Amino acid sequence: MIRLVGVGKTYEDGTVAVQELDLDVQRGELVVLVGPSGCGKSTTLKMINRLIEPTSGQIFIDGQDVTQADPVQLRRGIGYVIQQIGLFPHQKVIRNVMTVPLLYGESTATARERARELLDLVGLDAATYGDRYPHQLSGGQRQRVGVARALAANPPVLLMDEPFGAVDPVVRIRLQDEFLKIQRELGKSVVLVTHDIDEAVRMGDRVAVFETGGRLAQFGTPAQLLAHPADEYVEDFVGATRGLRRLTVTPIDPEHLEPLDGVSTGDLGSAIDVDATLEEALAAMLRDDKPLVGVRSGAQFVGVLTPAGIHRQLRASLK
Ligand SMILES: Nc1ncnc2c1ncn2[C@@H]1O[C@H](COP(=O)(O)OP(=O)(O)OP(=O)(O)O)[C@@H](O)[C@H]1O
Repeated sequence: MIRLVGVGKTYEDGTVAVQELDLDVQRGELVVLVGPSGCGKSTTLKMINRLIEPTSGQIFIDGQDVTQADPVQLRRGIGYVIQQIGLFPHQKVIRNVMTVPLLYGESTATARERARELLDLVGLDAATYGDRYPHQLSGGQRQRVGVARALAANPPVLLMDEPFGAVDPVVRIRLQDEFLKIQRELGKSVVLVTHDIDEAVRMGDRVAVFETGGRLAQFGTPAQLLAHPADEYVEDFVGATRGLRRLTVTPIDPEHLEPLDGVSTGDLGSAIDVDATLEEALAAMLRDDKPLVGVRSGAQFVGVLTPAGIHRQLRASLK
């Protein structure tokens, strides 16, 4: 869907922001660019919608070279969400979201209907919030309006620059979860920039770890990065607690569960779903203060997990 081939950007003052970057984003995939401040993440994002022109290389969207595309036409097919969302302060929320459909020549009634649907989609009741002005919303609510507006054109591609940056950690996780749900429903191809490795690992189908100077240090699934950091830099960046993070990204493998036979009912706390992650399994054991946790598929018990079993599953997932 999106392909960067040998893309580089050197600013006029000689700053090398991005070097020789090769990157691809499949249709419906969410790719996260992560790295320390100034490593070239935003520059990369803005080259995709041509807010910044690359100094070398090529960028293709759906096989079309973006440098050959009309920038205005190009940006209409690409939603763009930034941290300072840039809502129009003197327009009501509903009007802010309607801007895009109106731009596309929809009637006011259709645009209003579409804006209502989108606000609902991002979890804002249009009747309650539609008639407010942006300053009458919380940071998290404003962020949602930004996402609704970016989705309004129904673009196949969405670029997001620190979209959840301005909100507190609890709201941030909720927004991340909600966005992942929307993303799965709508199947957009998304490139998301963050400096937060936890956000990267939670959200990315694949994660690109950047190093200062615009070098791509590693590109892979969260599980690959955490289990096999390519070099010391990535190892350091994913952190000493990467073992814990691996629990978050490793799903339960039903093949490696232990049988339920012989387990005393006293040892069994609540059961978790077979679609859960190892982190959720361990969390259930700790919460219930039990040495194991039951795993079910629908109403059916399929086995149990113990801490040793979690360790075995983590090891098996490396293979
Ligand atoms: N217009 C410009 N002229 C010169 N240098 C620039 C310009 N814009 C950005 N840079 C430099 O390019 C490098 C990459 O910047 P970029 O904004 O892409 O980084 P980033 O990884 O998104 O950082 P942050 O997480 O802090 O936003 C930085 O060293 C920055 O100072």
